[in-house]
Amino acid sequence: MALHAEQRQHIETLIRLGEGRDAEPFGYRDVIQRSWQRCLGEYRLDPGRPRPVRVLTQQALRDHQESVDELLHVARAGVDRLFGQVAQLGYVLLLTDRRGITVAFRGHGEQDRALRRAGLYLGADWDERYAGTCAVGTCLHDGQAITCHQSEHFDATHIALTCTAAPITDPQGRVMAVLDISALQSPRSQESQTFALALVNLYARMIEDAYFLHRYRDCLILRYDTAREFVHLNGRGLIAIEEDGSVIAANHGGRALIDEHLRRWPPWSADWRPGATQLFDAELGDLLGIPGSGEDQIRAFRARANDTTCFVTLLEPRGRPPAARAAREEAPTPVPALDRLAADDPAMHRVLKLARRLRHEDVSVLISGETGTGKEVLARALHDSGKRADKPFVAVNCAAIPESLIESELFGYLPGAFTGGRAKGMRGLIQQADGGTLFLDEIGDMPLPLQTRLLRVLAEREVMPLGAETPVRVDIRVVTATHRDMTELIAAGRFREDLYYRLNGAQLRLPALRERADRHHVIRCVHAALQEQRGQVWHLRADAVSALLAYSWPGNVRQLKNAIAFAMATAERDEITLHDLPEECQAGAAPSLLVTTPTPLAPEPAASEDGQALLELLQRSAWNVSRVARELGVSRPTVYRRMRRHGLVAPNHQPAS
Ligand SMILES: Nc1ncnc2c1ncn2[C@@H]1O[C@H](COP(=O)(O)OP(=O)(O)OP(=O)(O)O)[C@@H](O)[C@H]1O
Repeated sequence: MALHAEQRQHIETLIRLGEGRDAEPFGYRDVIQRSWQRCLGEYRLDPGRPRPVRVLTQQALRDHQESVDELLHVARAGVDRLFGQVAQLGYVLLLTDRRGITVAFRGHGEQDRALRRAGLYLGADWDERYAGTCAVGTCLHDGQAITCHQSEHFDATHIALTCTAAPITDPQGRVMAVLDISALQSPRSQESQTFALALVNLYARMIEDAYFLHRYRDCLILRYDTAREFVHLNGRGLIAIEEDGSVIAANHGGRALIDEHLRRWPPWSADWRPGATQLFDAELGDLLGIPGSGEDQIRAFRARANDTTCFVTLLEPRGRPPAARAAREEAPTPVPALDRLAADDPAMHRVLKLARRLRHEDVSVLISGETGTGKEVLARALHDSGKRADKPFVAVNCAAIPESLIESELFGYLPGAFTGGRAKGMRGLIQQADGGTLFLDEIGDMPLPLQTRLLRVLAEREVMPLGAETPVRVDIRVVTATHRDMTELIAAGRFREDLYYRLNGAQLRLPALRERADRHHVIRCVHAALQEQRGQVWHLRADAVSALLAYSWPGNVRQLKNAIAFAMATAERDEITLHDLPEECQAGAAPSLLVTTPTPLAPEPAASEDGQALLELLQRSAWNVSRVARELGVSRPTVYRRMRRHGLVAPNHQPAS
């Protein structure tokens, strides 16, 4: 075989390497140099004697194909689709088995002879031991995707080729095949193949997952992703499980999750493996109860390994009476008042699950959470969904009532019980809640003497109004809320421990808005509630939603509500854009080039009472219109126009009466 200059130079480089005259040939990647060293030292390949790729006989090829029959069947669609994407660019496609034998091939008929000469053909053996450094062989050796570009090939016969290969692993993580695309000609630089590498990797993963789904079609499979939108399409992780939640097998993503879990929680015994309930920090019933039809068939859980929210769907085996269905039948009946408070947040899911169980019970509930997280909203939903729903819900903010009045407000008083009281006396709030729910907000602020009296009410179910001599029986359910650390208050002697335990029959801990995975749902609810309240529709444009999702909300749902109310008050049209939001919420917004649709001009809405938020901003800035304009990101004339629309006049500009 006549060699051209480039081939001779290539051979010379390898001979120098083999003889130790050039330990590190310049410009070659480590992964390639390691393979060259194997070819020279371990396989004893002679660079001076280039040879074409070995092609198997028809019979031997058939034997290899039969051994991967199942994979070939599953991979066909992926192979055809990838070839469809790269054929126009001059690539051919090879699928090899774990020995490096080409068991499937897609090429171009008109190049048949050239391809055959280059070894790009059905039955070709691309094992590194025989063919030297090449994409398939080196990928098989390293178990990693790789591009072998032109002179990176060991054998001088192949130095015109560019080949990119990715491993396809079986559910145990062993390489079972290699997917490769190769071209006879290509640009000089190896970087020209970066996109090929990404594409081959993507299709290798897809084939691997298709094989996994086929192989475990008779098992329950959990499919998950960190993006809700991708779970059904191309969920990153697949985990086949037994009906008791133990893991049978996992794909690439699933194995990474298991490994991460084991790293974070090293087991006592070497062969212990986490089950699905440990991986997703969930109860088996919740996993098996993921809805199979209706809704969107997805539920959110928090992966214990990395504390991220995963969206999980359950694939049930065909033709077998599934355990999942039985679990689903036991699934709790919907409770709209509670269900609407959350969508896809695992912490909220847990809170609402407990609330659902407790809603008809008389057990005292303590709701904790940062200010504005919706503690009162939850208390009311608990009441509205329970057996006391048609009885009163009386809310008392212990921090808002002056200490001197709280006793009489709560316990009531008889006529003439104290000076300054009403002549007819007053039924206290505890009595007003009779039959229903008494909600004590900011319970940590209740004065100590009153804590003792409240304890007595709870113990004896009786209330003694001021000035009365006989107690009055009351039937109340007590729900309390606090944003404080109650154990600290107890330690400081500011809260009675015995009362705390009586109030804390069960605790519901609300997560902060910034921690919630279902912020989008909360934004939608708050927006809908405000529209309903105002009887007007405002469209929330995508750039505004994106900013609302990105902001950290130190004031939680209350701050979110204020921000949307502010935007409704200041928006120039019936559409809320990024620039209508309070300035602090605009900072984390996605670049505005995401929003390219021009918005049609709409007529200015009529003046309404929604100037409240603008008024507050003006007051906060001491009626400095320039500062307000800066904060809102609009011009001064715009602020004046909005002020006129809402009838707002600065105090020093009031018309003389
Ligand atoms: N799911 C929701 N949908 C609509 N609005 C909500 C929701 N949750 C809370 N809000 C609104 O957010 C505000 C704060 O809620 P809430 O008063 O229940 O919070 P909180 O935790 O009790 O606050 P604090 O600790 O200050 O007492 C209220 O205006 C409430 O209407």
